[in-house]
Amino acid sequence: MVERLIIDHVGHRGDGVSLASGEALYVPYTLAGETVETAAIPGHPDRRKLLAVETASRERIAPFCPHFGVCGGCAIQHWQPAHYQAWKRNIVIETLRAARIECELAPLIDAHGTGRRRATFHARMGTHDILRVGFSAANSHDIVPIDRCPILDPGLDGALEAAWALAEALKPTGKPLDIQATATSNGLDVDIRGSGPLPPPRIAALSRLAEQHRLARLTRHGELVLMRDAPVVTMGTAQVTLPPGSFLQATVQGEETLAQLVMERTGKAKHVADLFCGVGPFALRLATRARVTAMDNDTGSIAALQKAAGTPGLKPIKAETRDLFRRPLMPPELREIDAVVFDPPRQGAQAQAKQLAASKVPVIVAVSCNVTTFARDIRMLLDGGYKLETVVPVDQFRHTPHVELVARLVR
Ligand SMILES: C[S@@+](CC[C@H](N)C(=O)[O-])C[C@H]1O[C@@H](n2cnc3c(N)ncnc32)[C@H](O)[C@@H]1O
Repeated sequence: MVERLIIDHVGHRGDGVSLASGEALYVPYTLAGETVETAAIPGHPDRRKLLAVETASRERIAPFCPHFGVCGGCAIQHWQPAHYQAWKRNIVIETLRAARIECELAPLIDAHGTGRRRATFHARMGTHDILRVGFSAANSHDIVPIDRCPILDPGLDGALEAAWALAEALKPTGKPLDIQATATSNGLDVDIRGSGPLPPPRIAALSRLAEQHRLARLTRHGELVLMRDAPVVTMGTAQVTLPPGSFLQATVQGEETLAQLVMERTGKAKHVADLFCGVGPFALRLATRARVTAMDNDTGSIAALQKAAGTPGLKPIKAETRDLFRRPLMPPELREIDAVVFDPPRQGAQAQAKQLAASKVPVIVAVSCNVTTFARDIRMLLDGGYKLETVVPVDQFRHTPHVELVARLVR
């Protein structure tokens, strides 16, 4: 049955929200003020499938990707950029307000740059034994086969073709695969997950494909299949060889923007702790003027950072593997530190924020990819006596609800 709805506003996940029935109904790819035709989705009483836009918003624009509306990768391509940006900034305002956090919020910085430098393609067998390689459909495990993705960095050119070829070679295993491709200075770095143990001839076939597609490196579950060239990325003045599967900011411009904000906000600090440091995009830049203590629980990332720390001209970087959820840095260990930067995963840094709140560190720079856990951790620091300065939102995941934040707190 077709149900006609009027959209009230766009929600925090990018879906239009209709409130007319007294409860929120979510309709993807719609905008405030639009009248739309929808259909029920079995098993999802609060969601509706968009059938047609009857009265379109004046803010609606044509999406630029042919897969938009089917592929789950982008929630918003149909909204004029200025309105989309105001919506994204407003997500931050509303979430901070709900956590009783008063602060000035800077304008959203667009950091899409030349596009995403990393993508994970999923390969699954569809009906009639037909291979599908692409991204997940919205709110579903179905795979939308993709032949191109216009939000990817040109450095990922050829990645989809390679993913299709690798998936085809592994088709006889019948296993669902995740194929992560990263653009590096020396070409594509590809890691395949999900294939399970493979006989030597099949690994040899993968190796031949890596040659044919001129991949810099091919790994399987992080284990080397073939390396033609080290997959290197430049961070400040350093060259970092990426460990397979390690964290990397989504766009080059996103990394540079976040690093620049971190540099400005740590000011003249002489000894900086970079917590949840990854392979060191902040540490390696901070070390041009400060001593750095860097920590992360990923041994591969720490080893890569230790190697890059030898770059001539950098001040000492002490990089250490440490689980900061279980063993956060304690106030006595923070005594010699002038500024702490922390950039946790989406879960946030509850245990570490609690110890920072009890410390005397004069400057804390909080970087986050999740406004909800950011608000929780900042609340703890404020309750511990820190004062929050301007919060800066950064948009490296254009067309999605994801937003990065950088904030400076002082005592
Ligand atoms: C959002 S990333 C930031 C990395 C780095 N700052 C960057 O910009 O590339 C979060 C980092 O937290 C690390 N991490 C996740 N859980 C952790 C834990 N329990 N203890 C320490 N580090 C952790 C991950 O390995 C990852 O490098």
